[in-house]
Amino acid sequence: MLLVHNRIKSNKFSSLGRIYIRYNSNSRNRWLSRQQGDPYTKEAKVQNLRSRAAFKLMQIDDKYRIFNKNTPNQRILDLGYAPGAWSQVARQRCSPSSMILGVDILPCEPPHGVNSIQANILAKRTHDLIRLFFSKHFQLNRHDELHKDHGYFQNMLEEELTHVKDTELYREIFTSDDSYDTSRTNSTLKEREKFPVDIVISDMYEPWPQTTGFWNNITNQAYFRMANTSGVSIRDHYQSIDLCDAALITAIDLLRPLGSFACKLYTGEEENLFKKRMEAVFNDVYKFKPEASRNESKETYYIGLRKKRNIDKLDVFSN
Ligand SMILES: C[S@@+](CC[C@H](N)C(=O)[O-])C[C@H]1O[C@@H](n2cnc3c(N)ncnc32)[C@H](O)[C@@H]1O
Repeated sequence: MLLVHNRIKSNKFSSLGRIYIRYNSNSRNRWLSRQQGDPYTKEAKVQNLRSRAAFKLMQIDDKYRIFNKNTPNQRILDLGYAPGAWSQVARQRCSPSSMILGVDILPCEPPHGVNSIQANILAKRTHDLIRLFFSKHFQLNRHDELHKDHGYFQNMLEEELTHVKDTELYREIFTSDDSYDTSRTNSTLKEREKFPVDIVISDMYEPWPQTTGFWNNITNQAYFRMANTSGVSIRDHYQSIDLCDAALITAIDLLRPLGSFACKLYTGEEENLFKKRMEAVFNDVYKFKPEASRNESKETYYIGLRKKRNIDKLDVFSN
C-alpha cells in the first residue's frame, strides 16, 4: 500500500489531509493490461459475472462438490462477498430454495437472489446478525418477499436483534448449552439453530478496484479498514492468515457438523499452522490452486469438508 500525502498529489482533497492510495499509476496500468488480455475476465463479462473470481470457485466446486443443486433449503454464507461473483456461482449451483447471505465490510448491492449485510466479520455482532438471519425461530419478514431478492434489509435485521436479544427464547437457543428446554423443540432443531450454516465460503482479502461511486475519501473510510494486498508478500500473508482465522472461527461457531468450508489464503510461513487448525475442525482438508488463479499470485485455497462435532476453539488455536 502506498502512503502519500494527498496535498502533494492533488489539491482536490487537500482539506482531508493524508490518504492511502492503493495503486500508483504503474501498477494500475500493469493491472489493467493484465485484465484486458485475460480470458477469464472476458468470459466473466460474457456470462455476466461480477468478476473473474467466479471461475476459481467454479473450479473448486467442480473438484470438491461443495454445492448441490438437489439439496433444498441450504444456507450459504459468503464472507467478503463484494462485488458478488462467488455469490453468483453459489446462486447458480444451489437449489432455488437455498438462502445465500453475503457479508462484506464494503457497501455493495448484492446479485439477484442473494442477501447481504455490510459488516466486519471480526465483530461478534456480525455473527449474531448472521445467526439471526438464518434462524427459523426468529425468521424475519415472513410475510413479505423483500428478502428473497434484495439485501436491503440490514436495518430490519439490526432492529430485530435488539428486540430479541434479551428474550428467554433467544438465550435458550443461541447461548445456553445445558439448560435448553427440549420440550419446546427437539435437539436436532436446536443444533440447526445454533449451527445454521451449511456452507461457508471466504474470499476475504483485497477489494475489487473501484471505478465508480465512492472513493477513498468518503466519510467512514471503509476502504481503509480492509486489508489491501500490498505486494509485500510477508505483510499480505499475515493479514490473510488473520482473515482465514476469522473465517475459521465463523465456521466453528456457525457451520453445522458435516458442513463444508472453502477459503482463500496468501501463502507464507504460517500456512502449516493454519492447515493444522483446519484439520482440527474438518475431517477432510485439501489445498487447491484452481487454474483460474494466476501462477504469479501467492493465493491458494483451503477446502474443509465434513466439519467435526464438539469443537473446542481453544484447542484449535492453542496448537
Ligand atoms: C477479493 S474480494 C472478494 C471477491 C468476491 N469473492 C467475488 O467473487 O466477487 C475480498 C473482499 O473481502 C472483504 N473484506 C476484507 N476484510 C473483511 C472483513 N474483516 N469483514 C468483511 N469483509 C472483508 C473486502 O471488502 C473485499 O470486498
